[in-house]
Amino acid sequence: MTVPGSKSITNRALILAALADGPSTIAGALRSRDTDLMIGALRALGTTITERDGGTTLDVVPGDLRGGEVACGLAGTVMRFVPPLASLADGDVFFDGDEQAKTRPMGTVLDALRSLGADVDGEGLPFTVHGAGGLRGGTVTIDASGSSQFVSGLLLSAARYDEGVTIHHDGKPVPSMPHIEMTVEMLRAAGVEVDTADANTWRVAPGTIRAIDVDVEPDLSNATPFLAAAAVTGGTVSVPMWPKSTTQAGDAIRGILERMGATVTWSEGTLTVRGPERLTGIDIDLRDVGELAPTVAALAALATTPSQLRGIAHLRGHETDRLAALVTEITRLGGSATETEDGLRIEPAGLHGGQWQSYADHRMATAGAIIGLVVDDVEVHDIGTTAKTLPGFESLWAAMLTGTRS
Ligand SMILES: O=C(O)C1=C[C@@H](OP(=O)(O)O)[C@@H](O)[C@H](O)C1
Ligand SMILES: C=C(OP(=O)(O)O)C(=O)O
Repeated sequence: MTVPGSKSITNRALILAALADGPSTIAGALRSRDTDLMIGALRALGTTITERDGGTTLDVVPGDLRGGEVACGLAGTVMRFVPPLASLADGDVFFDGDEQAKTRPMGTVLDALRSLGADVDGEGLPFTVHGAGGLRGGTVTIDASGSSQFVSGLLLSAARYDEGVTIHHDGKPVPSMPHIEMTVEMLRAAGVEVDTADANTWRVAPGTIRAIDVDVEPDLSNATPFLAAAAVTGGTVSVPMWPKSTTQAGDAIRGILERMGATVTWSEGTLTVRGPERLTGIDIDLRDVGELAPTVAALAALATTPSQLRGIAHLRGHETDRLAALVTEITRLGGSATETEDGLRIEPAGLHGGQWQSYADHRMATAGAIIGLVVDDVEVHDIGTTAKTLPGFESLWAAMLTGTRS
C-alpha cells in the first residue's frame, strides 16, 4: 500500500516556504482537507502557491504578508501554526473553523503571541490577530502539556521576529516530542539557528529562513491502519518508501506491532507486517506518539490479553475527545474499554456488529475500519471524514482487501 505524503511535513514546509527568502518547491505534498486549508490560508495572506503533478508538487513564492481570512476547519496545524505567521502580516487576520474546532485548546498560543508583542482578540476560535507587519518576539513561558503544536507553531515563525523567540515550557510533560523534533529539523534545514540544549527550552535566533526544496515522506501515521489490518487478520501488508530514519511519530508502529506479536521487517525501504495467530495486548506509554492511539486502541480491542495505553490525556483536546470516543464506540460493540486519568484500559471481550461513530475524526473512522475487518457487520459512520488527512481512504482500503497494489 502506497500512502500519500505526511500532513505534518507538508504543512510545516508550506509555512517555512511562505516565510522564506525566495521560491521553494515541495514535492510529494499531501493533498487533503488539512493541507488544502493550509494552502488556502497562506494564499489568503499573500503567498503564491502553484500546483503541478496533480497537485502533489507545490511551487511556493513568498509575498508581502497581508491581512485576510483564514479557515482552519478542524486542523490543529492550521489553527496553531498560522497565527504566529499572521502576527507578521500587515493587517487584520480573522480565524474561524468548524464548530468542533472551537473547543480545541488555543489560548496558550494566543497568550504567548500577546506576550511576544502581538495584538490578538479572542481566546479560541474565532479570533483575530491584528498584524502590524512585524513582531518584537523575545522570551515566553508556556504550558505546552496540552499540545506540542503550541511550541511548533511559535518556533516555525520565530526567526522572522525582531528578537527571535525563547520558549520555556512549565507544566506536565510535553506530548508528541518527535513532532517538535520534526519542526526543529526542518527549521535547521532552512538555515535557522535553533538551540535545544536545555530541557524544556527552545531558542530560535532571529534571521533568514532560506528557501527550501522538500521531498515529503509518506504519512506514516496514515499507514498504520493498513499495517494494523495485517496484524488483526493474520495477513501481510507492505508499505513502500518507508524512511530509514524519521521524526514522524508513525514510525513507532513497528515496535508496537512487534510487541503485540506481529512480524515486522524493513528491507530496501519497504516495511512489511505479517500478522500473528494471536494478537497480544500491550501496556505502553504513547505520550510521544499519541497520534497512533486510535489505531493502537483498535488493535487492543481485538487482542487476546489486556492493554493499558498511558500518557495520552491530551487526546481529550484532539479532533474530538478521543478517550471518551474510543471508550463509547468500543463499548457499543460489546468491548471492554475504560478511561483512566491519562489513557485507556482495554480488555479482551467478544465484539459484535453495530454502528461505529467517527465524530468528524479521521482516526476514529480508521479505527472502526480496523475492527470491522474482524468483526461482522460493523458499519463505520461518515468514513469520508478520513479526507482530513487521507482522501480516498475507502478505495485504498478496498484495494488492500482485494490484494490490489495501490
Ligand atoms: O505538529 C504536528 O504536526 C502534530 C502534532 C501532534 O499534536 P499534539 O501534540 O497536539 O498531539 C499530532 O498529534 C498531530 O496530529 C500533528
Ligand atoms: C491530532 C491530529 O490532528 P491535528 O493536526 O488536527 O491536531 C491527528 O491528526 O491525529
